[in-house]
Amino acid sequence: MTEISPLDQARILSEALPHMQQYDEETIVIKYGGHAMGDEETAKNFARDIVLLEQTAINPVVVHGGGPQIATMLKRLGIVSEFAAGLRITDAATIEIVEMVLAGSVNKQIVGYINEAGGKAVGLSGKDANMVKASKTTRTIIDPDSHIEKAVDLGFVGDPEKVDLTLLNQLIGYELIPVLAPLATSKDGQTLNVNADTFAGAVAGALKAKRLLLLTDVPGVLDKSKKLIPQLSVKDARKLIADGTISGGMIPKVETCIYALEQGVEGVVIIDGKMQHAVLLELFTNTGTGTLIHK
Ligand SMILES: Nc1ncnc2c1ncn2[C@@H]1O[C@H](COP(=O)(O)OP(=O)(O)O)[C@@H](O)[C@H]1O
Ligand SMILES: CC(=O)N[C@@H](CCC(=O)OP(=O)(O)O)C(=O)O
Repeated sequence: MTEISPLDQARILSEALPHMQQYDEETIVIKYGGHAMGDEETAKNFARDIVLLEQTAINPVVVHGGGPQIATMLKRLGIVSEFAAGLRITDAATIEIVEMVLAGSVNKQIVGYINEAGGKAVGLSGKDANMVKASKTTRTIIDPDSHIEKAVDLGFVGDPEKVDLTLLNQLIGYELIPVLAPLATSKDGQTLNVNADTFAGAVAGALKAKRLLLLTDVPGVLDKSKKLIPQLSVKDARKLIADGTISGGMIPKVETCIYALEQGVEGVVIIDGKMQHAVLLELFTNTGTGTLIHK
């Protein structure tokens, strides 16, 4: 690493001041994707960045994924898992593992890293205090053989319907950092697996967050020739989904951005979470690194 002189360090801090003022006392929702978690050093740097936000009077709320971590555990147990429209088809055996991995190992690891960095993280899922109520998801896909639209049963997968902020409001603004696993409860008490991007969008929308950052493993939304699109309007985003340029896990991500904008979140960005200090770069410098989605 190149050495930075003390004066340059002071300049860098000073240049961050207007950004810190812009976000003073504001809530920022950070979705930390399973692919973005990367190695231990990157994960620990992410945790330090979150604590730094809290220290500068910003209220961070972390929503995490864990798709690859769920896949590893399912494989170890010999359970086959399939996706439709970017969502995991979740049967009774799968939901047990999804909850174990998301609310257990992944959530507690992030909480541990944030607390190790001096923060006060509180690990929860959308089931706690009935924070997120969801209804079973229905999706139609184009059958690859017949090319005809067909409905798919995704099993125990939910779309958030209602976010109750009672518990989050007890934490936000009290130096406590909520770390949320994307699980919800249905009306009849069933645990539902929610895509983490969708969950983050619902929480950011309910909180009227200033920013929603979606951290993933690619630089942002890429065009057909795999070049980064720095800014994307809602209209163009919809076109790219329709023509297949945006596919798989990027679909719920972009749909989340559109939903969050409609709900009044001021700025939504998709950034590469594997980049060291991605969160600080995005919030405290003039360098926008990923894709900004706008109306
Ligand atoms: N147009 C696109 N631009 C960027 N990534 C895309 C695009 N279309 C599909 N993807 C895929 O979406 C993935 C990100 O979604 P996902 O795997 O669900 O990430 P995460 O675990 O961070 O939520 C990328 O790794 C990439 O393979
Ligand atoms: C319904 C559905 O697909 N749920 C996701 C939840 C985790 C997730 O979204 O994790 P990433 O953000 O790392 O992709 C899943 O089971 O993989």
